[in-house]
Amino acid sequence: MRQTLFSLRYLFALGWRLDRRRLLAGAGMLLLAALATPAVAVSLGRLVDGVAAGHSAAAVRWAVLAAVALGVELTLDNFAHIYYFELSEITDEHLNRDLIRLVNGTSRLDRRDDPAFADRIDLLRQDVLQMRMTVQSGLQLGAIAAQVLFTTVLLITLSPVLLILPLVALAPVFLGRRAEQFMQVARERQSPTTRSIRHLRLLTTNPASHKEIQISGSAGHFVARQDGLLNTYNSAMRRAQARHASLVAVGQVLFALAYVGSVLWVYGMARRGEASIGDVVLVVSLATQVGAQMASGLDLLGVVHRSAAGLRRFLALRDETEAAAATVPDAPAPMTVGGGLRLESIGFTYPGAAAETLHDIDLELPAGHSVALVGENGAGKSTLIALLLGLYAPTRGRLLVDGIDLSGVSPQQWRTGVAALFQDFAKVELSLQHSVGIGHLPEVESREAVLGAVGRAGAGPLADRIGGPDALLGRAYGDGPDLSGGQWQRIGFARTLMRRRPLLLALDEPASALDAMAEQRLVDAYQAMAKEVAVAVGGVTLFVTHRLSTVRLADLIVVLEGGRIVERGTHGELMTLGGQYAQLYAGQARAYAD
Ligand SMILES: Nc1ncnc2c1ncn2[C@@H]1O[C@H](COP(=O)(O)OP(=O)(O)OP(=O)(O)O)[C@@H](O)[C@H]1O
Repeated sequence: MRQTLFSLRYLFALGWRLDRRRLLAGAGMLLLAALATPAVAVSLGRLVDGVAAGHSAAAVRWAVLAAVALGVELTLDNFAHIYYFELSEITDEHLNRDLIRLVNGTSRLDRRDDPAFADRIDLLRQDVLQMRMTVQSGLQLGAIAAQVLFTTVLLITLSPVLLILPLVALAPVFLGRRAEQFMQVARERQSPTTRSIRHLRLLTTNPASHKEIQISGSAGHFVARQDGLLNTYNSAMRRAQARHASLVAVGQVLFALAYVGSVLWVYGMARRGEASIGDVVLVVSLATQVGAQMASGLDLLGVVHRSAAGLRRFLALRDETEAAAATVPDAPAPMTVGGGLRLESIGFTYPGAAAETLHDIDLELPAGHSVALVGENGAGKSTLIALLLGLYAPTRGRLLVDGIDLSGVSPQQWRTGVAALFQDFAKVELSLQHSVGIGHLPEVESREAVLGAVGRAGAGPLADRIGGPDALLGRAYGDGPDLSGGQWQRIGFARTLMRRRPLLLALDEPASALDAMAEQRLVDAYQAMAKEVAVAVGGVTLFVTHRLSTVRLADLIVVLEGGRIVERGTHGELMTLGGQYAQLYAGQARAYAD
């Protein structure tokens, strides 16, 4: 109960902060409408008494009052809805903004890779929808409480015994709350299943998957998988629903008994001459109203209770994010690399993973060097790059820049000094200007900077063809051209090149979608950039590729296997060594010669 009250207080305070005019108008109208409902019952009772006693004037007066009360109830309820609906919209926007901030609030990716964290976020997205309803439900609940209070006073005035009616009406409320807890626990337990269902829905309705699903004819397979998950979800929720319904039914049966008892009691009073026929009508009307009030109060309390659980999760995430932000190191990042980067006994385990991905990495990356990372799929190349970029913190060992341990340096600041093109680069569907420009926000509006980066990335002819920097890319915002995979990769490369002086430039499989000519241009651009940053800031450049012909010129080649470094050296040294690199290189060279 404390949590529910806290949730109401919190969300009302939020509503007050966001738009007090709408909050007050909605609450005032709802309250008046709520008091008008028992007033209708009183007027009807007195109307019947007037008719029974043959007092036409009194009967007409009460009939008019009943009509006015009914009119007030219906009209104000309707207008109040407009106010609290708009307030809910504003609250929803506010909470969603907060959620985006919280999800992206940590400085590293660790949390976002954790499946348990993904479940929490999934649940929170639904929670926000619930919380938006809380302001509205809380107002309605308040109005119902006032209504019940007014009704109770009217009943007690007739006979204190009738207090039984509102008292027993509390039974469905308390049992309903208990029942809601079952549902809440079931929902939380099922969140991995709902996440999987959502993933499947996204996968099967995403245009990128259509071709593969068509070719493989796997639509039926996905539907069957989804059905399986839905069955699991539905049967768990059905069980919880059955317990929920049984508890609620017990409460409702108790109330039905109290209802019948109250009507019989006032009927007895009327027979003894202690009450009028109008009083019987009044009690029947009030008892019916109490039933309806309790039923809607129960529903509303369910909403408020669910949102209280949601708010608890929301605030827990906020506290964690703030605590994490408070422990984020804030030492300034170096502006240049004098000596180089050094990895000392680095180990790394992904959040939620059972085993370590990188083991005992000891590596020296001298300033100004170009380094190629080579290894089979899953060897750990992208993971190593993510660590160097400060996207993850090593779980063991130290990462030093000119002797400064990066664990003490602000990751955000370090990342402003690096540039990267990821294997799964983003297809940023904005104008070409912004799609490229966001690579270096201070110059996002600069034509010169964007066109320069586009030119260096070898995407000049592409930019001309699609209509220059203002041309929209993709179809998210307009009718822009749908680019090929290689063309998107070139745009991504241009975005990377927006940063002219990175201390670390990392390209992870940057040519995977490029044709041979474009790949050669990319390698040329990379080498030019590597030389430029080496001279300007001592920047280290990293290149990951499976095409070994492009790594020959690297100053250092590092071969990874199973998360460990197995070989390192120049192309010549590794060929002389005759190890894994030499075999791979010879194998690829043979394949090309054939
Ligand atoms: N977010 C993640 N959570 C858990 N494990 C991960 C995650 N990302 C990668 N891994 C695991 O880490 C290992 C190394 O992956 P990584 O992407 O670094 O390899 P890679 O050498 O870049 O491979 P590829 O050549 O295929 O790109 C793999 O076994 C992979 O399954």
